[in-house]
Amino acid sequence: MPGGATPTETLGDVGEFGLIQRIRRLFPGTEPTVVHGIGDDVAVVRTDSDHLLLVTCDCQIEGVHFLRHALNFWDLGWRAASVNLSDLAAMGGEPLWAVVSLMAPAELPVKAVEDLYRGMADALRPWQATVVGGNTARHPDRLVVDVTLLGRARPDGIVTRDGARPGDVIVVTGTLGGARAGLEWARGRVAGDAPEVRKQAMARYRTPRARVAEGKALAATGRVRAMLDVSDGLLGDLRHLCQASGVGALVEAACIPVDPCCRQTALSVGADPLEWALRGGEDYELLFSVDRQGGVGQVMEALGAVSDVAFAVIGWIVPREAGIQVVFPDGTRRSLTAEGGWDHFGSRPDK
Ligand SMILES: Nc1ncnc2c1ncn2[C@@H]1O[C@H](COP(=O)(O)OP(=O)(O)O)[C@@H](O)[C@H]1O
Ligand SMILES: Cc1ncc(C[n+]2csc(CCOP(=O)(O)OP(=O)(O)O)c2C)c(N)n1
Ligand SMILES: [Mg+2]
Repeated sequence: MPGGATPTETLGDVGEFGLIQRIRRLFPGTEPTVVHGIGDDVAVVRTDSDHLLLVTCDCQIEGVHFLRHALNFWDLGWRAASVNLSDLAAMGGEPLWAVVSLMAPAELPVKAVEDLYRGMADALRPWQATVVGGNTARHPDRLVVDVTLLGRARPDGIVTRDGARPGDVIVVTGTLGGARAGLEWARGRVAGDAPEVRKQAMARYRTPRARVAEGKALAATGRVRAMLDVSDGLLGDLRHLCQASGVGALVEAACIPVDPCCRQTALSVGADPLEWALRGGEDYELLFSVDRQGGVGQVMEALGAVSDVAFAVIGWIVPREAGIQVVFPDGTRRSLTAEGGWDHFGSRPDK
């Protein structure tokens, strides 16, 4: 292909997001039906309806996203649905239909698959969303669940990643680092006996809660300028938001809502809880920017009307030249412009 990769270039060389850029060049999304193609949490396409159609897919691969001993099949189904619900939430959409591609070894008990689909159904049901189809194939040695989720939004009810402007405040829902703590417990890397901490951390890892009602309510205010969900880690996803919007960010370390179970787990293994909260990933919280002048109070009120989830103002958007920096309580700054979050082919902060 002209202008394409050299024959020796590998996925490891370009990384996950370099690869997505290459694919995006082949599909720039200029067709009249494509409102937002490759590059955001979901694709947005136009139909004859007064709503836009939203489409997204994310998969769960044994050994990459989950360890079979660390969750049950219901959990896995819940997780596979929720990571997709979370992307739809980050766009302000309403979930409607899922199609599921299931790849499994022939030895897998049928009950396991039924439990998996029960978990998926339970995650979709509160939104009256459901599984309408899929595909099934044998996998030689592991379980893979790939979910495609369709949803809808009114044209003025979506929030993309690219609208953040200098001066906006940066807000995150819930707490961070809990899923990373759960992963450490799942891997057997945490010694000692703290059953309550273990339980909470494992729940964050196994059964994330997608912020669907929150995303829709936030988008409906018309005051949220950019939004995405935290799957790759706060810093990784903040970087995605900043790159898409052409801005930088200043984050106050003291304002990061570190999950208590992350704090306790990290300290028990001599790790830095803040590091897990910043780079852990898979918390599936919403990260968004709000015009400082344009009604932070109104946005928070809208959030409070649909949910009792906590939120934290963690910093503000600055011009692109400033990069991404974290400010510590003693005034020192760490530039994180060059540090990323989870990259399937490059850096994996959990090593
Ligand atoms: N293999 C692919 N082919 C086409 N588009 C892709 C591919 N992988 C990712 N994308 C697109 O790139 C963007 C970023 O993907 P990703 O980082 O997986 O997003 P998310 O964290 O929201 O799941 C999305 O718009 C997604 O649809
Ligand atoms: C066994 C195991 N190892 C590592 C992780 C950590 N991990 C795997 S994928 C991932 C990032 C999020 O997954 P991805 O497929 O990139 O979702 P997306 O960003 O596309 O929504 C993280 C933090 C895990 N969940 N399980
Ligand atoms: Mg993805």
